Amino acid sequence: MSGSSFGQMFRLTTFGESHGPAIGGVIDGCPPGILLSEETIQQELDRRKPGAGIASTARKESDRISLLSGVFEGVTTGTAIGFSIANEDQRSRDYSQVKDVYRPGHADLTYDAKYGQRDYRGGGRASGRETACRVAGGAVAHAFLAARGVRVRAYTLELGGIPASRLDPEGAQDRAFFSPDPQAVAAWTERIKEVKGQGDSLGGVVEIQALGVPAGLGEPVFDKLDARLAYACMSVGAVKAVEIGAGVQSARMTGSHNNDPITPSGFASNNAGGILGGISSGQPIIVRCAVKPIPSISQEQRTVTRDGQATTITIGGRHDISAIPRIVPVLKAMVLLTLADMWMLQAARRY
Ligand SMILES: Cc1cc2nc3c(=O)[nH]c(=O)nc-3n(C[C@H](O)[C@H](O)[C@H](O)COP(=O)(O)O)c2cc1C
Ligand SMILES: C=C(O[C@@H]1CC(C(=O)O)=C[C@@H](OP(=O)(O)O)[C@H]1O)C(=O)O
Repeated sequence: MSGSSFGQMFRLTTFGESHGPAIGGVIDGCPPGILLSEETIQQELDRRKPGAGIASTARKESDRISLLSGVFEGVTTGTAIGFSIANEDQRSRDYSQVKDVYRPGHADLTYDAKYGQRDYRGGGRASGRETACRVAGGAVAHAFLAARGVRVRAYTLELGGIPASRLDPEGAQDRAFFSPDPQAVAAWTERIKEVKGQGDSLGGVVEIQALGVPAGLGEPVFDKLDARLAYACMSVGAVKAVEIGAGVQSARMTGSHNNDPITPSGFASNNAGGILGGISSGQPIIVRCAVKPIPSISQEQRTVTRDGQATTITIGGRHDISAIPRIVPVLKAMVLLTLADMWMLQAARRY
């Protein structure tokens, strides 16, 4: 897979930098006859777009999608689906501060190490802005999967170490942090305000559930479904860990507690997170992602210049205080894209 593409059979390729004229992508492999409109994709994009909410960057982008190809009279044609999203509020100004000095925690140093140059306007190609394209791709995957009975939902489990105590994934569509727990949302909001005042940032944990996935998706060895989901979610900036089912906690369980008993009417628990031997079991698929705090903070930090001289940096510009909640629809999209891809692989096998 190239650095700009995701998937083998149902594939998303993205392009664009945060301060270029536009970002966009191409979705290959979507079958014909799927109901799809700009409006349905836009609904998901609106859940991610910047500019609203206490944790969000002040950069205002409408993230309006233009479908360029692959859809005719409201249905997919089976040909490449091309789309673009204009960048409208770059406010590119003097970026000399980050042109020659590396931001701790961001990709400046490593892009220079790899390419010997970088687009230093904002986050460039490494900007979370690119994730709008993933959300668009995920909305197309959703249209394909929904017609096959698959439903994916995603929500915030934790922010800045504060957990959501009441969990009702069904009700997790609340715009603020995508959580059904008003007490947690209030505590998160307070914590965000506090940390913002300190010029600092926060991370959190997002959970994604896929319901209605039939048993049998996933390849037996390298392209295991859990491996592919981890790959997909970890490819999103700021994601530092991915768990399936009981995840890290399973290392602390005995086998008798970790195994999900099998009964004639189904599994009695779901520590496996819906995947056994890399193949979906028919149970809900449970994925959790740990998201690090936003690296661009306004506190003074130690760093080096491009030529290795010690210096300090106090980062300006417009940044999120936390990638949560905007990352929630992005991770949902990555799970949808993975499932659509694995579905197509399975369909191609026709055992
Ligand atoms: C939706 C989203 C929004 C983000 N917003 C910012 C931001 O405003 N400022 C920032 O420095 N990093 C932000 N990030 C995180 C950086 O993009 C990320 O940390 C960087 O690309 C380095 O990648 P890594 O953290 O995976 O190593 C955001 C990430 C996502 C997914
Ligand atoms: C613009 C978006 O978020 C951006 C993500 C981001 C980063 O470094 O990840 C840095 C900021 O923008 P810039 O690239 O201008 O510095 C955020 O505003 C967006 O999500 O649409």
